[in-house]
Amino acid sequence: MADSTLVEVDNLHFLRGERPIFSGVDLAIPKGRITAIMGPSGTGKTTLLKLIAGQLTPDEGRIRVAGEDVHRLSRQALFRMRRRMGMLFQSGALFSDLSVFENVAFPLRVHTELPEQMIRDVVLIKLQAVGLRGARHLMPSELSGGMTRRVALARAVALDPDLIMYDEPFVGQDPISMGVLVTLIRSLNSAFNMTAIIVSHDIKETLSIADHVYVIADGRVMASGSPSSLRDSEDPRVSQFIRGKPDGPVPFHYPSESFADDIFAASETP
Ligand SMILES: Nc1ncnc2c1ncn2[C@@H]1O[C@H](COP(=O)(O)OP(=O)(O)OP(=O)(O)O)[C@@H](O)[C@H]1O
Repeated sequence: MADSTLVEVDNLHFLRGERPIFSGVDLAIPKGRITAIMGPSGTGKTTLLKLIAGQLTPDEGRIRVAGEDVHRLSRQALFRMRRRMGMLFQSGALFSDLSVFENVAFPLRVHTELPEQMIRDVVLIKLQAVGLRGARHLMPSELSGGMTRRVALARAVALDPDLIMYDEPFVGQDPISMGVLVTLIRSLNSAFNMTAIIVSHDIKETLSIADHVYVIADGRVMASGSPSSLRDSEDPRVSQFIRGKPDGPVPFHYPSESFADDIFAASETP
């Protein structure tokens, strides 16, 4: 594995029941850069992040983070590795009964023995970075959607992770909040020299911040390269995706029997 690679996914196979989600995926996520994982809905992007974080186990293949095989670590070593990973999941809500300050302090209190004064300093630095130092006494119910996402971002970077994984960071945001988040993700990356993986449907925003993009479809890497090389790609599957056309070589429909057969069988089965 090259020194400049933080996460290496090698021949990944993963099934959900009988259904293959990944059938031989190879990825190399470079250190200190922003890598986007894109692809049609249901293609397995969130699943991939969970595999990298060791929450799911591959059926075949290997995932290494900083040279260590994630799925061969002891529980304790995996726990230590997770401390070095920040995750911002779309569903990752704030703790509603804790203030903004305490939400960001939470991982520091759980994972470190830092004295109170130092916790305060770290929390204020992270809140300053997301522009919400002045909002530290507010409760989550007093925040807008965009502010909530920014507090979650400050919490995700509280422990200065080497790797941060964003799952759909822009979903449900208005254009201004989206712009703020795009700028923040970029600036956090350079300020704290983190490696980032972004999973997103928001093509324009994601291409504007990613250094490298992987497009995954049908269980494999369909294309990879810089945002500009993908924008210029003549591969019809890539251009279908990048231009946001709903149907094309990559089907809109989840695999199923023919619609006609299904309709005529409607009275027999659900
Ligand atoms: N817990 C689960 N049990 C069984 N199947 C699951 C489970 N979670 C996800 N799947 C299936 O795995 C596939 C990949 O899901 P995943 O959420 O990773 O896709 P995604 O690319 O992130 O989708 P989207 O872009 O729509 O969020 C989907 O077909 C989904 O139905």
